[in-house]
Amino acid sequence: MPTPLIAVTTDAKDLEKYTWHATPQPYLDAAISTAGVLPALVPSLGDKYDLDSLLETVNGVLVTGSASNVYPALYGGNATDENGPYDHARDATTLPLIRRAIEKGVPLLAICRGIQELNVALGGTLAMEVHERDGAFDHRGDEEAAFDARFAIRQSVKITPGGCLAGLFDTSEIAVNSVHRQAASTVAPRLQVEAMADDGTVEAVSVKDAPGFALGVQWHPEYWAHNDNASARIFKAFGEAVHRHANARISARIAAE
Ligand SMILES: N[C@@H](CCC(=O)NCCCC(=O)O)C(=O)O
Repeated sequence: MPTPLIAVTTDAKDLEKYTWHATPQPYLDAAISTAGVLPALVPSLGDKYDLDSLLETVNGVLVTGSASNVYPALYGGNATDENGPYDHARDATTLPLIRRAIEKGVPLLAICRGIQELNVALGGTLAMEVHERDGAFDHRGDEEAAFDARFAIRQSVKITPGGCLAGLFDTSEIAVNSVHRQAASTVAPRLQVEAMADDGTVEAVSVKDAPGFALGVQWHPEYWAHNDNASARIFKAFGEAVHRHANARISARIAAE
């Protein structure tokens, strides 16, 4: 069987007089080397292409992190200069893509901005500047630090017993990194909380009634997937779900012939 293809979301960025659709390399490395899948970057072009055709072609969707924030009007919030930057082209693509992937049972892994998009796509809301809440940890990465320090594993999260994450780990707590300013506020009704930080921040969710693997994490397993067991376990689980989906499709096609 050929290596299954997954869709990887992109940011729309203005650079050298063009709009580019790009994603950071650690997501691609983790997809290839740890999940064992072939990543294909999908442009943030909203309804300019047919998502259902895309989802017939790929066997998984990886929703990446980004420094930009989901546009607040999409969850009933107010945009401010301090809350940006925004990426309307990305929002117009990822939100419908997430909803359709869940409906069609295509495995979904949503990371950082991705878990926030998953929550908003299903009707949840986001809290801005979570580090400003009373008793909150500083979940932001150090902008001045080198990348390994910015993405250092430095925070513990408690895993909800009986959930999807609990099935991946034989421990109730794992250590993760943290590079975000926002987090889920009202959790969408279809989501179940899979992990929380000790300050009450929602750190992972899954889709309760999803026909396939559908997990969001607020941290960045892609960054250390090559040498941290907990990070690798998440990408391996996603990869296994993608392979199962691809095999099931092949079997269904053979049975229909
Ligand atoms: N912008 C949102 C989402 C956070 C996120 O995806 N961070 C990744 C950023 C990677 C980087 O800046 O190097 C938020 O801040 O909550």
